[in-house]
Amino acid sequence: MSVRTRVTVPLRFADGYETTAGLVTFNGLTDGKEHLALALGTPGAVPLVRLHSECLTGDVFGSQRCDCGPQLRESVERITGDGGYLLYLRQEGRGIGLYNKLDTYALQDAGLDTYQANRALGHGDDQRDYTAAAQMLTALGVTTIDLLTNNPDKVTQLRRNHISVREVVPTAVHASPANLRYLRAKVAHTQHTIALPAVH
Ligand SMILES: Nc1nc2c(ncn2[C@@H]2O[C@H](COP(=O)(O)OP(=O)(O)OP(=O)(O)O)[C@@H](O)[C@H]2O)c(=O)[nH]1
Ligand SMILES: [Zn+2]
Repeated sequence: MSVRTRVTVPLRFADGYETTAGLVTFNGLTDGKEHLALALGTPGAVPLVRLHSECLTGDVFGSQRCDCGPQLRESVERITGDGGYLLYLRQEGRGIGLYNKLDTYALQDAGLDTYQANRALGHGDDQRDYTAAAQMLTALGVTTIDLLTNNPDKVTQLRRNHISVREVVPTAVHASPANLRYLRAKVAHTQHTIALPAVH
């Protein structure tokens, strides 16, 4: 695999924050999906990296059912400061796609948690594979990273794919009444390291 194109794009977010991103596309990624890298700031020897899984509802429309939108906004600013890459991975719905995710939302409204709802519809808890993300880093010439995440599976999978993770950096906690149940399920079922307020 290799870098296909790199173009520079000025970004402005809804709250007025501005930065500049190098948008990088790739040839030959293993899953054939159009994953995108954003090069931000001035990467040093060990860049700060975020693997952000696509969430149309949270990233674009500001859905408060999850923490994806605030995590994306936070990541862009932190990576711009440190220098590194945000990999925008086309793995909507933890790999099951948008329509299936919305089907699971309907089941969650009926009382199931996010993982129970996936299973009730015949999906795995989390179907994401980060092989393509490792390929993107390799194509960018990156072998050692600091990883911005609360998800231990991302660390495990990258290491398995020969990316050295020096430090795991947690994101901020973006809890709200609308997403608290979802965040609690992530901590309970997939060992996400999110310091949530205690249950009373
Ligand atoms: N199937 C399903 N996917 C969801 C749901 N809510 C969010 N997602 C997807 O989950 C992905 C984000 O994953 P998260 O579990 O929030 O976070 P993470 O990427 O594992 O971990 P962090 O790196 O710590 O953010 C995106 O692809 C979302 O579309 C849901 O209820 N069901
Ligand atoms: Zn989301």
